[in-house]
Amino acid sequence: MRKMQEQIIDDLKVSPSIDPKEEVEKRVKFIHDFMQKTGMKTIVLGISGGQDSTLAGRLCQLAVERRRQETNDDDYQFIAVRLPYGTQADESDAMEAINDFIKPDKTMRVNIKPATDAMVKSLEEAGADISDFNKGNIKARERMIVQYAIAGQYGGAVVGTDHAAEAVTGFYTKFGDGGADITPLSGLDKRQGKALLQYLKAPANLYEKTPTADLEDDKPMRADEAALGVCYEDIDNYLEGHVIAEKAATKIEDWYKKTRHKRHQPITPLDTWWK
Ligand SMILES: NC(=O)c1ccc[n+]([C@@H]2O[C@H](COP(=O)([O-])OP(=O)(O)OC[C@H]3O[C@@H](n4cnc5c(N)ncnc54)[C@H](O)[C@@H]3O)[C@@H](O)[C@H]2O)c1
Ligand SMILES: Nc1ncnc2c1ncn2[C@@H]1O[C@H](COP(=O)(O)O)[C@@H](O)[C@H]1O
Ligand SMILES: O=P(O)(O)OP(=O)(O)O
Ligand SMILES: [Mg+2]
Repeated sequence: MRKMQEQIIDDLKVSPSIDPKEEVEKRVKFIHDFMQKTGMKTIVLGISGGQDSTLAGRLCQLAVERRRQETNDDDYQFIAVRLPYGTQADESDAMEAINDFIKPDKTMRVNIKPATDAMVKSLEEAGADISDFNKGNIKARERMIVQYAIAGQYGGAVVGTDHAAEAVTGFYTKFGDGGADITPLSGLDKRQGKALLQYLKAPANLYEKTPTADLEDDKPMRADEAALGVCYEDIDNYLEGHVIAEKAATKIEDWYKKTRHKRHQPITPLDTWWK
């Protein structure tokens, strides 16, 4: 195995193989234990209609139900949040995930378009040109603001859907979808997440669909793999310790180095890792 590959696997704590049943239990227990320890009774997560939030959402709902049952306290709740930017192309997937699989205690919907557009307008009036790509990151941060507003109101926690196949490339918006209190999918790669959804009997179309951040107006539903220049099959194989093509391995390692800052707390004068 490549030396850097070994370091990355160790850093992101990826297992070369998993037992989906055990992983589901471990991660439901993690969310359950977090609520028990902190006393928090509300868990909040944006549901996009993609694989990761479908899985994390179901794990959250199962954990909340377990905690509610053992305490007889009906204040425990999972709030699924729909956060479209105007009209969302795969809205029906999001609603299928919510209604047919996650079955959350509560669903809220906040259209992030007015806030995003108002922010872009104010920035442009201040003389800052905002590219479509940069606007995409503003959308992700607006989603973070909404989830924290809901969590703040209920004294709850915000869930992030980051996992090893995103963490390795830093494929998330810093303090946007990267901003969260707990990340129950950490350490899993993309195909392992899919295996958990299969075990949980999720609708197949929700874990077979093409992963997308869907952040850009100019490139709606753009596949993550197109933006990254490397496919999840290669990323997963790399994270599970397999030999992959040199070009793909170099690409992954370049992303890893470039996005190192995202996997740390803000850099302080006492830090040296970034030098
Ligand atoms: N449709 C899409 O697929 C789409 C659209 C938009 C964004 N994205 C993805 O979302 C992610 C977010 O984009 P991003 O990474 O450009 O934006 P980001 O905001 O997440 O990170 C960039 C910010 O990080 C900080 N930063 C950069 N280098 C640093 C360093 N060396 N040390 C400390 N801080 C540093 C700076 O504040 C910079 O503005 C990317 O992976 C991107 O590809 C995807
Ligand atoms: N349209 C959306 N509605 C609700 N939540 C969303 C939406 N888009 C993204 N999210 C949340 O952000 C994460 C990250 O999404 P990526 O596709 O990985 O960029 C997603 O899991 C949702 O929690
Ligand atoms: O984070 P999600 O739920 O949008 O999943 P994906 O990354 O597969 O789009
Ligand atoms: Mg998505």
